[in-house]
Amino acid sequence: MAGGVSSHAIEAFQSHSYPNNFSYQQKLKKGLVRLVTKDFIGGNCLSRRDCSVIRSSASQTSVIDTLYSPSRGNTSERDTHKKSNEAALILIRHGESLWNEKNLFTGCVDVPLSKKGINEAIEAGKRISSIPVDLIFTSALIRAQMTAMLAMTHHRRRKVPIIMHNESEQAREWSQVFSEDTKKQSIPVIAAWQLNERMYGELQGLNKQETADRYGKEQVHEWRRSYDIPPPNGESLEMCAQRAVAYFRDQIEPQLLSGKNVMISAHGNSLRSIIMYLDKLTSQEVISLELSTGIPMLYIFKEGRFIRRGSPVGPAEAGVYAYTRGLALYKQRLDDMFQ
Ligand SMILES: O=C(O)[C@H](O)COP(=O)(O)O
Repeated sequence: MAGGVSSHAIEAFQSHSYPNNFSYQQKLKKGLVRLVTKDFIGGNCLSRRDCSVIRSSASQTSVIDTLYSPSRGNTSERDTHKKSNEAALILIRHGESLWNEKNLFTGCVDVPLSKKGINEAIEAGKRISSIPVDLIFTSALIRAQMTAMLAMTHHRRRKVPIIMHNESEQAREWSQVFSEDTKKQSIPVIAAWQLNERMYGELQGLNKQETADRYGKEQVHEWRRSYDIPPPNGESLEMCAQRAVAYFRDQIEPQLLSGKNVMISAHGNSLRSIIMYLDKLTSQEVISLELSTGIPMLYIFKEGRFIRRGSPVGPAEAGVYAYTRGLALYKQRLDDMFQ
């Protein structure tokens, strides 16, 4: 099923061509689309009643459009943090996955978090709970998405992260939100395959220790940490950077430039490639860059530059970040809002 919508539902929509500006309601009335009943969209059955109450109109925009556009809230809503034309960037490698737990090469295999990984994601949420987040980018893999959603359950602003479904016109239309207030209390989550973990080729599913025993420790370290040497039929870090850093520069950096505070939940290597870009590391320096699971890193984007503001080096340092004045003001407002 494409995008979680049954082929029947897609067929029902695609069997007619109708003017794009017709709302879903108008399409229903004109019989341009059959009622989609007992079909599942994103796992929720869209009942006949739900269909009949959908009132899409030209004036309504999807969550992503409204939430993307500058806040129309009053001054108290407008984030003090944005006035200082800096933006916070949080990077977080997903919590431990079930294959990390088994010490298997994972790459683009889509495995969930382990119990420990779930706790790491929640702990990460506590560490970033007073740092502003307006937009979340994840990879297309569940371990990164679980990490983002679990972390946000502990964010003090209590906004609701909503995964955007833009895979088709129907997905966009059927996932619209029809309340301005609700939209203001939401955070768009964009899943992008470009942020996926590097594809580990023929190592995926192999045990890391057994692989080192078979091919030698040095060879496996070279595959895992070098910049331009790929694993057998897999991606080198350089190849991973070509998609991950390109996506960061094309899709994420403009959001930071517009003052949006962003969190990226991704993977050990896709984030290593992004940090290499942010910290201007050489292909030699990046070899020693290792990221722990579930430990958030904080950058401030200001005047076109990324300044790393620290991250806890270990569980002992709970959330030790060098707050900027803007971040401190945001935290103060949270203290005032939620005594
Ligand atoms: O894909 C994997 O196996 C892990 O996410 C990262 O693996 P690595 O630490 O060997 O790069």
